Amino acid sequence: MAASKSSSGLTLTILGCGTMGIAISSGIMRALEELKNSSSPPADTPPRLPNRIIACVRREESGKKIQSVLGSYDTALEISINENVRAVEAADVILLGCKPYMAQSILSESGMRNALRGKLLISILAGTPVEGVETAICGGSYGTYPTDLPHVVRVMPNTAGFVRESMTVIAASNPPLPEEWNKLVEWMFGRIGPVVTLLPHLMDAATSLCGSGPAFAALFMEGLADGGVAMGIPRAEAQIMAAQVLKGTAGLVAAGEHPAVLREKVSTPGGCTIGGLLVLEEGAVRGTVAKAVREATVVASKLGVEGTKNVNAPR
Ligand SMILES: NC(=O)C1=CN([C@@H]2O[C@H](COP(=O)(O)OP(=O)(O)OC[C@H]3O[C@@H](n4cnc5c(N)ncnc54)[C@H](OP(=O)(O)O)[C@@H]3O)[C@@H](O)[C@H]2O)C=CC1
Ligand SMILES: O=C(O)[C@@H]1CCC=N1
Repeated sequence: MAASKSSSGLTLTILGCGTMGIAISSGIMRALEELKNSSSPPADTPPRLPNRIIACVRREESGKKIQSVLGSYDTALEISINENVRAVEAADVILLGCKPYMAQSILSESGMRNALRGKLLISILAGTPVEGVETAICGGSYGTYPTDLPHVVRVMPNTAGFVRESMTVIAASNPPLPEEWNKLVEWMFGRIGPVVTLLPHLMDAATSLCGSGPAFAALFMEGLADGGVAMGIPRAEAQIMAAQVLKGTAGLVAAGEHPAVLREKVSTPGGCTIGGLLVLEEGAVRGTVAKAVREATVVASKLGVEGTKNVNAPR
């Protein structure tokens, strides 16, 4: 792997390029291709964009997977196997995309603190506030954290970034990020779906609602499809139908329809929808989903870099 810096565009190093790193990279790479083919770039396009991605992993097979998914894009792609410090040295911007419990050992690798100095570090770690990342870089001595270390920003995207349908929450930075970095973060995540900014204390709730949300929605989708299969619809068609029903409903709500109004519009008096809804209410689906979001928020808050065990143990 080359350790030199690119002269014009930015080098984005992904420290831990698994499910999320691949999803985010693919969205960005596709957006860069669109930009290249467009005559007038949108006004919010930052002056410097990534033109090289370095994907860091531990295992050769993970590198091969990245190459197979991302290798066909125009953006320069390098796979870095167990060479994290060199990959960060070559970077302008770093996306911390490992599991939260891995971050401590990666960020405290010899030479890492120096390699990160002055750069932008975007953390997508669940359960880990900015201060936790800073402490991991400084080996625990947060009190002496020098101002020339990286600018750390916390972001929570989701796996639908792969199809550019993520919902991303950016934690408001205090003090604010330098404008150049702020624009870049909004641009990067804006390429993979809508972005909102929230106060840092809401990031565990954002992790549950947005980060875990696709898994919750997938469970509901399976239920829809199973019901159809139970009544004779072939599995493949039932799955396509369930996915499109959720997508269409999401489109209506995103366009401004209130979910309760939508529900009432579909429920013909004396019709079949109200019959089905009564069964769902009997099963306390709405309260159960809300409680699942609440539970995942509490669990997310325990997933910090120090790697707390048994976070899902009964309380
Ligand atoms: N999964 C999701 O839907 C979401 C996850 N998140 C957050 O995103 C982060 C990533 O999650 P996810 O993508 O699912 O995780 P993955 O397990 O898919 O990816 C983790 C990556 O880290 C790599 N890695 C592990 N150890 C090292 C190391 N020492 N040096 C370099 N690379 C290393 C792994 O490589 P290898 O395979 O070679 O071990 C792997 O590619 C987590 O912090 C999670 O909290 C946030 C929102 C949604
Ligand atoms: O389940 C998890 O811990 C991660 C964080 C959000 C989605 N997946």
